[in-house]
Amino acid sequence: MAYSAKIGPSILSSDLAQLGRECERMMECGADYLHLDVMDGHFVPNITFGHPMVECLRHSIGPDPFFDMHMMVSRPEQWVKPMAAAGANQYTFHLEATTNPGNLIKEIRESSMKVGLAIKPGTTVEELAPWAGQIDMALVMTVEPGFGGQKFMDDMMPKVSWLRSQFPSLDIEVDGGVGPDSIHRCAEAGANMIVSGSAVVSSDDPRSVIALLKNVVIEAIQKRSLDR
Ligand SMILES: O=C(CO)[C@@H](O)[C@H](O)COP(=O)(O)O
Ligand SMILES: [Fe+2]
Repeated sequence: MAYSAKIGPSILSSDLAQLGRECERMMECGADYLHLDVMDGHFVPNITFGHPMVECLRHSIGPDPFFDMHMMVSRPEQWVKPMAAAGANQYTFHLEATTNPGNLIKEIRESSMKVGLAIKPGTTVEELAPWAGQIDMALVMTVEPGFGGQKFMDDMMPKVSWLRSQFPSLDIEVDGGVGPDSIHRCAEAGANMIVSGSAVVSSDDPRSVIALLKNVVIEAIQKRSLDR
């Protein structure tokens, strides 16, 4: 069991005019990494930011925070090199956005980034499975991608449980509507990388929310290792 509990705030719901400061605030409150949502207005009906913003953020907050790029874009191949040059650590692309996942995985690795592979709610986990041995992280979306603040889709949890049973050491991330009310379901199913946007960023006490989320995942990991 090589994986550990990690909490990555999504800064989508934060004050985007203060993005650098917001990222620093999340790291000061105990975040393990930062989940940066890139939307192109084509793959999803919303637009956020691209590699120039990531480059500025990297310069502003220094080399340490791990940037997990959630690439909600129609042509993920196009942004691999620019994102690597901007200082991204992990490139998480959507299976639905490419016809050649194998080649994209290779390009991401050649650019010295970790590889994440995401699936939307309508995509089965069996479609992701052939690539699971070649990636660092699988992202199971728990909302339709495009917007923060949506309701958690509990019916995605069987996908997480199946992935955990088939790939015991894979990093499995959940994203969308995850907070104190839904974290137990995610942790029990086997997710270990937890993206939380509005529940953390909009809280009066983000440090406590991050600690709560992390403790629930740590306990589930410990329980799973005792049950083996
Ligand atoms: O990728 C997405 C949405 O498409 C997410 O990263 C959300 O931005 C997470 O925000 P909450 O649902 O936790 O508010
Ligand atoms: Fe995301």
